Amino acid sequence: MQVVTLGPAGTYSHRAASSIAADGPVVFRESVTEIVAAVADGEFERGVVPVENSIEGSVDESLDALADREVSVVQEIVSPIRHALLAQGPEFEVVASHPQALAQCREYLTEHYPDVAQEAVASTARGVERAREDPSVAAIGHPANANDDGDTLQRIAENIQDRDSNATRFLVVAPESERSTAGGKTSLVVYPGANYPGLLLELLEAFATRDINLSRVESRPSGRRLGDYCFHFDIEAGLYEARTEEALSEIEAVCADGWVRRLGSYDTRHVVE
Ligand SMILES: O=C(O)C(=O)C[C@]1(C(=O)O)C=C[C@@H](O)C=C1
Repeated sequence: MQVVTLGPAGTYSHRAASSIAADGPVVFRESVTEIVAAVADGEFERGVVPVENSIEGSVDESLDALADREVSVVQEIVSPIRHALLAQGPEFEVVASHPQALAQCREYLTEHYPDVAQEAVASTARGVERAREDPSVAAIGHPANANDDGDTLQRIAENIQDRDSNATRFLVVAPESERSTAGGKTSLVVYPGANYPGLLLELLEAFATRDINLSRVESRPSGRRLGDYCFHFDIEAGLYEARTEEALSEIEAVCADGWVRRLGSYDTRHVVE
């Protein structure tokens, strides 16, 4: 099975994608929007995108791509994230990494490198490429991006994330036709198309009255106008359960002028580094 994810090789997404790729190749794109689009357009059977980090929160670009394109979610992958500082030597002027990785190491960088500039790049592995090319640049990424023998890149420091519990949740996206109703969790996107006092409460009550626990709720701008939102819900129940479909029927009635997207039900896979 061909899996597409955020590249180049060596990203955390690459590691997560390898865990589901079996013997198939992992192919790279430069943004999560392109990954979701490639799966929606039938170019790939699976895509792996980061969606949430325990320190920095949502990956907004992934949430927006899931709301915009017709795909399903067939699995989630949870992985610990332990960052290393990689450079050709201990002196450098810039630290380059993905904005999520820079943010996950904010306290470390402020304490140890207050005068070093930070440069946001498309992925941690892109930052590693920069550090390989330029001795004045350091990168933040997975420690395995530096080899042990004879590599110009050195591990200047390891475990530099601001919390030991740092973990990122990735979603495995598939064509919409592969949406499953089986699994212990379900992801939904709801666009109410309305705005009145108690609207969000009505949506939440549909779950609460059926004893369905929410594991995440996020609002994202719909893009239509200021103050107009989509809501992303993750619930601890499968679409195969009667209570889930009952809750969704109630929500669909509340959202008569909007829409409700069932991204699908799935189970969790834990990947150890
Ligand atoms: O740049 C990478 O290595 C990625 O896979 C992206 C990403 C993210 O977007 O959250 C994935 C895991 C880490 O949280 C840091 C960066």
